[in-house]
Amino acid sequence: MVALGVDGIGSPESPEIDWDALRAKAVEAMGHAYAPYSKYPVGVAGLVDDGRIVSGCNVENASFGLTLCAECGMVSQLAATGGGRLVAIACVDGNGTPLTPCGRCRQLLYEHGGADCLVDAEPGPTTVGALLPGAFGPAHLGTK
Ligand SMILES: O=c1ccn([C@H]2C[C@H](O)[C@@H](CO)O2)c(=O)[nH]1
Repeated sequence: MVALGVDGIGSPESPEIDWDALRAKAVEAMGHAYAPYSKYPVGVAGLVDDGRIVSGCNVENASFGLTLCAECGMVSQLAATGGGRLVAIACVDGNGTPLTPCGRCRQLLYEHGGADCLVDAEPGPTTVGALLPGAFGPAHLGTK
């Protein structure tokens, strides 16, 4: 189905995404969530344009406003492991059901994947651009 990338999910040469495999990585990350307050674990996995996979889980805090969404952890891993652009992401809730990212995280995804970044959703994938129309972003600041 897909030319295999680093984690067997996709590759820069193959825009076709193995959503089941990407979702499985998100579920794996969700299993590490620290969500004692909301009891709403979230996991996310992203395919990077060089074929590697980055992931994250939500990490809550007794000071609720300091909670880190799963996407924050994923984007941190993206930067810490060499950067690159997110091509596709799958985010899941505690049941493994696709979750469309919160507003703040849509902005994070726009920064690191752009409007064309694919987002797992029901009944089928959507894009960051569809989830965050008219986005404010790096271009407004003249930043690459
Ligand atoms: O896109 C989202 C939306 C929510 N959460 C987390 C934050 C909090 O820990 C819990 C409930 O909002 O879900 C994420 O990680 N990502």
